Amino acid sequence: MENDDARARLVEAGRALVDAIGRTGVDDAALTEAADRLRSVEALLRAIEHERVPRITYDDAVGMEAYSWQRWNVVLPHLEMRFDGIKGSAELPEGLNELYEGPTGLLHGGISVVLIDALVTSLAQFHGLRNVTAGLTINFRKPTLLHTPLTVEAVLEEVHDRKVIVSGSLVSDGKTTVEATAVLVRVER
Ligand SMILES: CCCCCCCCCCCCCC(=O)SCCNC(=O)CCNC(=O)[C@H](O)C(C)(C)COP(=O)(O)OP(=O)(O)OC[C@H]1O[C@@H](n2cnc3c(N)ncnc32)[C@H](O)[C@@H]1OP(=O)(O)O
Repeated sequence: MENDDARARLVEAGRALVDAIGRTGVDDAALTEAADRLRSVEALLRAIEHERVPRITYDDAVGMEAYSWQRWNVVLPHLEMRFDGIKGSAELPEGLNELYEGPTGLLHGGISVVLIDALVTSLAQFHGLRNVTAGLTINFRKPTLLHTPLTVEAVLEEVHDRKVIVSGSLVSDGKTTVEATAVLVRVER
């Protein structure tokens, strides 16, 4: 990675921009001007491109007690995961905003599931179990509010020959709002 601080500043600005684009109420002239300016920023960035959004691959993350998921991807929430034995967790201290809204004022359930899936699969990977998600059972127990601190939690429950069972949950302001059980299947590559 070239320079983490500089890239982190860019990604933070990008996340703020995506939020501003979603909410803006400026007039058409300003929208057009903004679009033109963004095209020139895009050209600046595309001068040198990676084939993929840089990330620590799951394979590289095996055994790492902290894993930074989607740090450089402005589209998905960034999760700082921590692993401790059979448990994994990640905190989003400010929660998520309206970009991820489903029902009015509430987090979209699919986003909750993405967060849980990311953590459960990474926990298995932390244990060296290279896997894909084969099945996910989800229960949405309570509404998950926007702008409310979130914790994602996972526990490695069972390890079979090819199948790994990991439970996951989303905790919003101290209340469990989503519970999940994942069936992960070990793959060679
Ligand atoms: C804004 C809106 C956003 C919305 C977003 C919504 C988010 C949603 C988030 C989504 C998150 C997405 C996350 C992602 O993107 S991960 C990527 C998505 N997942 C995949 O692409 C996986 C595709 N499937 C496969 O590659 C194969 O089917 C696999 C590898 C899974 C099995 O390969 P294979 O056919 O060779 O396996 P096998 O038959 O020998 O079986 C091996 C063992 O596994 C057990 N087994 C197998 N399958 C299942 C199953 N389904 N439920 C329960 N158990 C199952 C089976 O019983 C056996 O167990 P055992 O008999 O040994 O005990």
